[in-house]
Amino acid sequence: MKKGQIYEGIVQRVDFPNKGVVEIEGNKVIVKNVVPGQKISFAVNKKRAEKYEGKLLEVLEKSPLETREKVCKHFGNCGGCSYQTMPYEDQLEMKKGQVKRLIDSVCKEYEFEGILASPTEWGYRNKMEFSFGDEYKGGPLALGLHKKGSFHDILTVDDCAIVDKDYNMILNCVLKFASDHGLDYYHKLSHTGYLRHLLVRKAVKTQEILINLITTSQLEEVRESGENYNDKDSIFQPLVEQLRKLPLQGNIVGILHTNNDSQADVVKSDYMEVLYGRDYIYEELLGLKFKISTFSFFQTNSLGAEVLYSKVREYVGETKDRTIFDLYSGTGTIAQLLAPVAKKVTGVEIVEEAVEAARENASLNGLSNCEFIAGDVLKVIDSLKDKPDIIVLDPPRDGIHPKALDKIIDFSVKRIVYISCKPTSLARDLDVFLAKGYEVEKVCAVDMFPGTVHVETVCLLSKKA
Ligand SMILES: C[S@@+](CC[C@H](N)C(=O)[O-])C[C@H]1O[C@@H](n2cnc3c(N)ncnc32)[C@H](O)[C@@H]1O
Repeated sequence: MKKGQIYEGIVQRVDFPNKGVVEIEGNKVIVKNVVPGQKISFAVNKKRAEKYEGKLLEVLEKSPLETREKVCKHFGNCGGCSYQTMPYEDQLEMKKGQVKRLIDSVCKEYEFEGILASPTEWGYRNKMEFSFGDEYKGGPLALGLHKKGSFHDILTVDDCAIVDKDYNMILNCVLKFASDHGLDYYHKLSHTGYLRHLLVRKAVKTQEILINLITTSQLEEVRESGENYNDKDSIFQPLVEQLRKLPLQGNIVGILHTNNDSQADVVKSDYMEVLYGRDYIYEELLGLKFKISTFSFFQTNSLGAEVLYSKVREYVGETKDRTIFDLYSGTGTIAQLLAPVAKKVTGVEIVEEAVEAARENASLNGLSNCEFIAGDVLKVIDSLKDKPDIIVLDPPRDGIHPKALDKIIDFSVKRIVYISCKPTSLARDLDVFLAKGYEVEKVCAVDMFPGTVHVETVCLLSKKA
């Protein structure tokens, strides 16, 4: 096979997260963003050793698995969902196979428990980060998600099916307001412009909504109409009024404005002001209450999180009189679900705001046997006085830092429960655990993100006797 050559073939399977495998003349070619069973044409664009990669040119025939119509008008253009045309059962089968193949690649003997479904397939997200931009160079202001495969172009996703209708209404209101006032978006290359992101959180159980508009401080520079925007209140108060008048199902409890002048394309805060109400919402999971601030990590599918955490609780097993470490603890959800039945739980989390929320949550839930420490697991772990009996790990996508992994293994605890949102990172870390005397007892996938390529995995490790 040569670079640049065009081929046709059937996608045999899709490996995590989106790697379609097509076999041509005995060679395997990886083509991204396809559905298993589709007949596609692609151009070979990379060849490394005997590994080929192809760029999708056209879907020639849809897959026998694509038995239903797309649900939202953005599907196909939006980078969010990939599998709306596949029934949910088939999506689950595919993700189950993806996780199993990855774990099988590092571990031969373990019990694979399959995949647990999200309780709701649509409208399941409790948080969205929308970006401002234009739909095409020089086009009108857009607010939404990046177009599939595009770094710059933004699609206004006002019909998104994985959030409920309140998000779509809020998005339209903010976009209209920004367009009416001639506000420009922040241009990533020239670092000029005003509007960056709109962050919306809505708790499923309490129906509380928090809205956060993230801008640079370059308001005057981007002023296009004749109005005087020197006083920020003069533009934000009408927006607050308009948002509060929306006929939403949920209840807006806070509207915030955040300044972010950093050059990185991330949602973060240099300075934040509360325009209305408060700067947090409450959500309830498995009978406990959690305060969630604007930037803290919280599982984005609340009902799915209950499924995930129930599996974690099952894998953690007997906790009576046990000391537990919850490393990468976010707002302390797992620690607090385990604390009522354990001797003590210590959570470690790098985002200070999340740690403060975790402490508040613990007292809100009447738990006095959990402590939360702010800092990098890699460093904090050296100063922990307690000796853990059980460790729960829920690291970010890239998995655990190799040096932190060694320190975790040095505790030599009998049981470790590892939760991962990226099974490729999990497989890499499991390899280290296996080499250092642990065995994988059980693995269970949990689908927290229907329609998308993502999947969560829970793994129970035990120390060999
Ligand atoms: C996947 S989240 C898990 C959060 C929590 N267990 C939950 O279910 O809500 C990973 C968390 O790890 C935190 N984190 C990332 N790197 C870290 C580090 N080096 N040390 C401590 N926490 C870290 C992130 O801020 C995030 O809250």
